[in-house]
Amino acid sequence: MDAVAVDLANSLFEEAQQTNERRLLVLAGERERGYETLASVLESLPIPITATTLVGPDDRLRCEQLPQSNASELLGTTRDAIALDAHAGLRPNALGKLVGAVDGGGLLIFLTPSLDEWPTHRGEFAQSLAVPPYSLSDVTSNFKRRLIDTLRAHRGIGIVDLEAERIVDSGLTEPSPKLIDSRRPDRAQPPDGIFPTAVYEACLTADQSDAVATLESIDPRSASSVEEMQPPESTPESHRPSAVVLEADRGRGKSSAAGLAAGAMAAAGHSVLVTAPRSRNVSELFERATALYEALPEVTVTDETPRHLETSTGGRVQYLEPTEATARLEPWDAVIVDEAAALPVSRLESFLEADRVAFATTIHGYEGAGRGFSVRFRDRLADAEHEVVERTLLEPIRYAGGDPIEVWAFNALLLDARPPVESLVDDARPETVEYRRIEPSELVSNTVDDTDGNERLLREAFGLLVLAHYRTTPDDLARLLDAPNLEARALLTEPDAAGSRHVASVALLAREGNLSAETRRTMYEGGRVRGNMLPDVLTSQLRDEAAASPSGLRVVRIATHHAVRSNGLGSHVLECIHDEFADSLDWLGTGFGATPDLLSFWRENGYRTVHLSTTRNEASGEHSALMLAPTSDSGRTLHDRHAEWFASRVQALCTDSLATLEPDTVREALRSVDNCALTSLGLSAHEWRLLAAAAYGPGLFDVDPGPFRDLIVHYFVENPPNIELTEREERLLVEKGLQARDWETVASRLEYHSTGQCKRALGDAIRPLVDHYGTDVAREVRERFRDP
Ligand SMILES: CC(=O)SCCNC(=O)CCNC(=O)[C@H](O)C(C)(C)COP(=O)(O)OP(=O)(O)OC[C@H]1O[C@@H](n2cnc3c(N)ncnc32)[C@H](O)[C@@H]1OP(=O)(O)O
Ligand SMILES: Nc1ncnc2c1ncn2[C@@H]1O[C@H](COP(=O)(O)OP(=O)(O)OP(=O)(O)O)[C@@H](O)[C@H]1O
Repeated sequence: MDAVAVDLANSLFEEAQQTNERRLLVLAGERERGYETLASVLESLPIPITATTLVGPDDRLRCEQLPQSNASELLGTTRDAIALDAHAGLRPNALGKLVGAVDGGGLLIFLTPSLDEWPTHRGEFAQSLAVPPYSLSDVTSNFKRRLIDTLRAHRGIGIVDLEAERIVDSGLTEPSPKLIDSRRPDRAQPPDGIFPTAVYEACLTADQSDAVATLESIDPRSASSVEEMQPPESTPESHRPSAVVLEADRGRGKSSAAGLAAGAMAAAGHSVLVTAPRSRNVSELFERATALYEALPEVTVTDETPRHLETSTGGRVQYLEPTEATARLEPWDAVIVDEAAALPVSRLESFLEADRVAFATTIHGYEGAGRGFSVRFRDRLADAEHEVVERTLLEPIRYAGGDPIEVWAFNALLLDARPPVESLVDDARPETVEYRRIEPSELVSNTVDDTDGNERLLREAFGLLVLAHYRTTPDDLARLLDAPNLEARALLTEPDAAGSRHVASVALLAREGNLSAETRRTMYEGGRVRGNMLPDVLTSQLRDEAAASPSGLRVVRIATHHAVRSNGLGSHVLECIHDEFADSLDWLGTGFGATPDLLSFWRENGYRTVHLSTTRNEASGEHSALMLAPTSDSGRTLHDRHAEWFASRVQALCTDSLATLEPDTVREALRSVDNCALTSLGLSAHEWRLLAAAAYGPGLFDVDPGPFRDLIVHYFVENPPNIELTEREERLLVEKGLQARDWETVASRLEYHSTGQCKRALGDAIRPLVDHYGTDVAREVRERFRDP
């Protein structure tokens, strides 16, 4: 048998070489047999063992080995062959990461159980989907079944059945001979460019030279030349810091473009800081920078260690890992962040301290994360002072365009899933759409010809989620298809001319709670229980052992097509969800990175704040808000006690872990607390005297902020209609009153001329509150100081 598999591997490899594409060989059958065949295959192929990686649990071959959990190591690297051992389980994210790292002319080899049996094999990933109260037997295999269908259906994928000792599919595409390196581009060197011509000559595609040209804007010479040209009183525009965003699918040469630019800047004597999640991610970047000096005889490399080089012109390129890089941003002339989407938004944001910074990021690919990059970090970039220039690299370099393995991976992992085009949904309104459960087993029932359109619905729904949410990954696709606690609902348009409906809104739902006393105890005592995000936080952090008893439904994600937002569809889907589940569950809930707009969206839909997380979420960079909408008595009891606890602890949080939370988010979060949390204000006569004196007389906030805080929290939670404060006044109440920022900071942020004016403004803002809530004592003080 080995001989047959070896022959096939060699034919696939030859085809890969001829076309500069990749090929995939599946060795399906018993694991030991698979490894034996794999060893023979690798032995026979003219691929150096140093360019081969085995991704699997054991270090069994002589080549580099990584467990699936460390597949991120492969991001940004290029390998001639990668073998994946999927016998003990398959992590969809790992698959996404490793596929993109195989070079054109290279081979991927999968070791799998026999394809007919594979769906019944339950690995680590399947186990992670069995969240209480569900068990492993509730986890379905839709993702794997779909994956197998795609392996069978796509071009360029050879399948060997090791047990039946036969080739199921050769995967050979028999391509017509074509020019492999047709990529010598019409390179675009800008006429007034700063980088030497050699830099542009080193580019392999027009997209890449465009990207390099764009990177000139973070070269210090670019800034100084602009400054020199401007008269001294020139507009601040000319001094604006600059940021470049390079986006591409895997293997389009963005890291290499960054490397060429870094090399060019170092050749001119500048210092360039390079960072990426892992040092290995920047190997191509350094290779390109070093190679450049061969074409620049006037510059030599005087010192070179891994991830560091110095030039005879006094320039240097240095890698630092992200934490160290943000701590040492000062001395560098330019900063380059590679694999940016794999870093948390908060970390990316810190790089905006640098005046000249480039972010290179993958759009699709390993995690669908580049989309998320657009979702959150783009907003931050837009708010930053930097002049932002963006470039997208389309043309592949690592392998030829149309590579069948890229086509397969995009399909199998839905890396290219997109929402429907605008024109297909722009008539969708709450009155015209149909609320529909999206049934995973139906979605994968007809993946190849998709005559029933189910695959299209899956793509549209997933595409909407990817576009709308930070970090929607291939793992999420597998969860959507197989996790027993997850369900999806969508609003579909009326049928179009071809009779197809399209997804206008989608919601991903997780069943939570309803946990046994034993599981609840485990949670309460600090044990790890999967899933159940809301009950878990309420139990383990907020110390409520009964919290996981009622059963609920968390809206994990919701998204409306951008073409039809603000038409009531998001609210409509929530209403339909309520109608469908209210009678059978105790609560509906949600948790998300809190922003004022989102808090108000959920509040409008009947959800109420019960918690704000004390730390910022790694991915979104926001504090998470947890909200509940009770649907039964026990849900109401759960909600009410947590609302009350939140209202009573929020003051302490605001001077502590929420001290830097955006004031508008604090306002909206408090406004979204249910009035049931209001207890009597209970201020003493002395405290009312103090408050009224600060509002109407010579009293001072600084003397005793406590009663001010009580009053302010009460005001926001109750939100009485007859008090009309301006936004600026409310921000002042939050920033000074609750978050205890110093007067100078508050005055400057809210643009008061002086701290004195800011202090008087706080007194003024307190007045209507004293008038509304104050007791007789407060009124007496007011009368005493009121202007005649
Ligand atoms: C658990 C979670 O998933 S939280 C994350 C929610 N999802 C996202 O942020 C993805 C991107 N955003 C979206 O897809 C949509 O804006 C949604 C889902 C938030 C709202 O869907 P829509 O169909 O627009 O909702 P709907 O029309 O019923 O209500 C819109 C109201 O929500 C509020 N709103 C909240 N967030 C937004 C936003 N990002 N853009 C616009 N309106 C927003 C506004 O008050 C808006 O009212 P307005 O149009 O009068 O200003
Ligand atoms: N100008 C170039 N000269 C020589 N080789 C290049 C050049 N540009 C890209 N390559 C090669 O093409 C492959 C892909 O390039 P690179 O790693 O820069 O792409 P990428 O878009 O950053 O990929 P990934 O998304 O996987 O990080 C690498 O093997 C790289 O060495």
